[in-house]
Amino acid sequence: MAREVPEREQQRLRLEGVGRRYGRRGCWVLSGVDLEVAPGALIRIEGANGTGKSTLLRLLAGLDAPTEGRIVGRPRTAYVPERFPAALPFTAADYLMHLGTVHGLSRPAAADAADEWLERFGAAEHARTPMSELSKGSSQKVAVAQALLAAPELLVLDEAWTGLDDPARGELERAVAERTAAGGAVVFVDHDPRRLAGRPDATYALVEGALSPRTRMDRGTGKEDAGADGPHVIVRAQGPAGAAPPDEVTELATLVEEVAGDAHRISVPQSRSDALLRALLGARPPWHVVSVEPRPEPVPDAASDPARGVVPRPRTPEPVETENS
Ligand SMILES: Nc1ncnc2c1ncn2[C@@H]1O[C@H](COP(=O)(O)OP(=O)(O)OP(=O)(O)O)[C@@H](O)[C@H]1O
Repeated sequence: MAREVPEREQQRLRLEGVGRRYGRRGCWVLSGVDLEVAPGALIRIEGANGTGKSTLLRLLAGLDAPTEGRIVGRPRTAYVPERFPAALPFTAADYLMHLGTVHGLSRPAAADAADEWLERFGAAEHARTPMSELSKGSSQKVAVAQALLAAPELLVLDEAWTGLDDPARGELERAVAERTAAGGAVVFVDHDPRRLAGRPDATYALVEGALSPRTRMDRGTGKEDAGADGPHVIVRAQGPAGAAPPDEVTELATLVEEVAGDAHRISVPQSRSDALLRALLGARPPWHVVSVEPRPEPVPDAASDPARGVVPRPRTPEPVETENS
């Protein structure tokens, strides 16, 4: 059964100014990424295709090194890759037992853990099947079992639910909840926005290599993420005739309104405004940013505070002019 992982013994993982590019002249896939993974945290990473999610997860898992910046702390880590190398010369049970010993379990403990996780994922009947003969779904069950069997302090899941049947998907969600309850951290990427909806302690979005906290409405639960009711800014922007704002912009925004002609009024939490401006200015062709100004706070209702004869108007700060305004 899963070992308890007391918080004080665990190493906290921290990425400081991390950048990664492939090849000396390659484009930067990630740049200036700062992230701290606290014990017990459940963290979701989002981003469009090719934005560097798997690259970031490989760095978190310790399987890749940053081109610049540094990674501090290394909890005991297990990883489910996006593509699991299935054609390995072992039976499922032997492979899991081998991995269990690599993760520090004794052989009997590794054998018990292998049996337990194959059972939990509904794959006990395949324990003696050579890995190369497993179906894609059963092979994925082995992929998640190998990551869970030694109760890692940090579990990194790259689309780990893909290919699992419904009961196994539910079991993996339970396993994630058990890990975080026991003080382990879990970082995951999943294409389904409903995956573990409402449960992450933090959600981050990768946009053009930068990682920023995501605080929009959760699409799965309709609940607001932590910072969505924090300070917002209003961005007025104008695009090419008839064009809708780029997808990244609508993803980052909490409200997008077409106001006149090709102009749009976009409300975005302050924490995401840099990413949104980058998305507008980096669009092809780029959007013209007309103004950026703080969203006025709602006016308190005088009726709800009868002691106040006069309702104070919120102070509206001066608009911030941008470079291309
Ligand atoms: N080993 C590699 N060598 C060269 N380029 C790579 C390598 N791995 C990833 N890339 C490139 O880095 C970019 C980001 O890839 P990555 O797989 O991290 O993105 P992703 O967000 O996980 O994509 P997806 O959602 O499609 O899985 C892509 O342009 C990809 O081609």
